[in-house]
Amino acid sequence: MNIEQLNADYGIVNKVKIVAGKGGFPIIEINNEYANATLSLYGGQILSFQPVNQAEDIMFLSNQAYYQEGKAIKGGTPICWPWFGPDPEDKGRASHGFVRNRLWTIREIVTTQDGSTEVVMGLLDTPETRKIWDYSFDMSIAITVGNSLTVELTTRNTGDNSFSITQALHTYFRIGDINQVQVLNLEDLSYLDKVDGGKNKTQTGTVTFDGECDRIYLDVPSQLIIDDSALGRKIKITAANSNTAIVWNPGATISANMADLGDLDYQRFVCVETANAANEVIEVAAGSDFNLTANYSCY
Ligand SMILES: O=P(O)(O)OC[C@H]1O[C@H](O)[C@H](O)[C@@H](O)[C@@H]1O
Repeated sequence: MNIEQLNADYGIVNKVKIVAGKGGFPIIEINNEYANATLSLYGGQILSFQPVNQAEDIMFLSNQAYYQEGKAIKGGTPICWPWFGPDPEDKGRASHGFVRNRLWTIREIVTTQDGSTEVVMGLLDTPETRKIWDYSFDMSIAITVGNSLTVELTTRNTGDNSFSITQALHTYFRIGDINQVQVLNLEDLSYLDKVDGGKNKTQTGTVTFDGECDRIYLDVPSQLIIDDSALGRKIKITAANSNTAIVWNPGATISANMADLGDLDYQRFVCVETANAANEVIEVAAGSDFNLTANYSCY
């Protein structure tokens, strides 16, 4: 992709610039009156979002992240699609699907009436994706950078047969200290504990962290809150068309063993993922759309 051409087509003076980022991947840099954000065409992925009144980014991005074809960028909001987690058909295909490691295209960048910036990126099936998953699709992600960040992931089935998907906005939220973080609004809900063989359990009290946590919460409310007392802020996640939420923190051992995470990174992020996962499988009929939406705000 030609960076100069992308700027000529989509740049907005003093607000939106496209630059060559790490690994040569095109990055959209947004600086408006509300926030600063960076988005990657590789993965169609948000990498950072910092409202102007926040001292720290809302997103966590690993310093050791890969910027390499075929690998996912660790941090921000990777998109898990058309499946969340391991290959549902056990065919040895990559975990979390294949769109987080493909180059998306820019479809539109505009300034909205209130001065927010809206970016739409898209991805179509190719002969290569058809070999992995034999359906035709048109994915788009609309990201609105304002006071808050809105993400709308749309799956359009452009083929003649219906298909089913699971998916997640696998967001890494920056926090001050994992030992002082609580996730609110999941109290008394059922979850599948992936650290304990997928057992179905019931949440007692707020979610706190003490070692590895990898859970799929079921029938979740539309609003979840990350209460981060070390940074003295709360992040509010408001979802639409999602009944499952994944809460993931690798803990010390996995963090140290993951090549694209620093040894102590587990202390500085928590993933709270807006998803359709586990038994929440979404059927997308031929010619129809499904919209998964999340809004992130901080107070
Ligand atoms: O390292 P990745 O493939 O990006 O996956 C990171 C994590 O994603 C999700 O939250 C899963 O529930 C975890 O089991 C997984 O370890």
